[in-house]
Amino acid sequence: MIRTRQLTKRYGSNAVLRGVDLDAAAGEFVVVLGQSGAGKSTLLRCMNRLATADSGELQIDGIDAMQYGDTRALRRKVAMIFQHHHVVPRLTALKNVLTGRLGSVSVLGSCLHLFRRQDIALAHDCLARVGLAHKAHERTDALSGGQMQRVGIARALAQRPRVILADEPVASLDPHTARTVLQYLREASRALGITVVCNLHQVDYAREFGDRIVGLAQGRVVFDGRPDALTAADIDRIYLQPVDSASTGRAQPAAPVALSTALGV
Ligand SMILES: Nc1ncnc2c1ncn2[C@@H]1O[C@H](COP(=O)(O)OP(=O)(O)OP(=O)(O)O)[C@@H](O)[C@H]1O
Repeated sequence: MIRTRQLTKRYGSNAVLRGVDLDAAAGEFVVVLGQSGAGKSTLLRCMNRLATADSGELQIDGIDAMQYGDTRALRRKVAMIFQHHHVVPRLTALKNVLTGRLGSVSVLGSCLHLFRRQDIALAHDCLARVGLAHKAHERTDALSGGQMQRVGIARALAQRPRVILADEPVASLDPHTARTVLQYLREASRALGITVVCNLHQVDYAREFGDRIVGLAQGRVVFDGRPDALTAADIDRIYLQPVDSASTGRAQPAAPVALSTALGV
């Protein structure tokens, strides 16, 4: 469903992705772990062509995304979820979810916010999948942070994507709420066969929710395997590589204590 081979991306002299190989199957929930600056967001941005990789292979649901000129069609297959729930506060949860259908309605229809009956039914279904059927007609600014993020997931699902790219979707949520959000996302991905690539900082969430974990350090894959195969040494390899000042322009000293020890993992 997603296949990258030797994907590279530079920003000036900063080599951000240095030959990334990643595979994600239909319905698989792949967590990308890595320290700040490892290139996680850049990888997702290359996958939906918000950024253009410099070289390598990038296949998304059978499309050669490196060669693909029509990003609109690609983005219909690929939905994004961001750290800060990009919902429109004054709209109801239902209307926010319906904006996920804007790509499939006519320009006039989208201007007038005219949606087909089947789109409205789909939006209700997506809200039900994230446990928010009862909030459909509430304004999103009356919802909690976790509920807003679930509206964001429902909106992504309403796009009927083949792939969801989630960039630190629970970074601003408390642990209980974060787990609830990840649970809904994983259940939807399994039920609907959607490939999810999810950037996370938290090793324990990665272990709990990932079908697979990909560890990224300085733009290279340093771990790729099942959560139960992730060892303390792997965690140190992911988090303790000193950031190469020649490639990033900023030096970062190695932490004095092994991160796996500090985290107790
Ligand atoms: N548009 C851009 N222009 C120039 N440099 C960029 C751009 N986007 C990212 N970078 C650089 O690429 C590197 C990787 O950034 P990226 O956001 O992909 O890391 P990350 O692993 O997602 O980090 P974080 O966990 O902090 O979000 C950083 O050095 C960053 O400064």
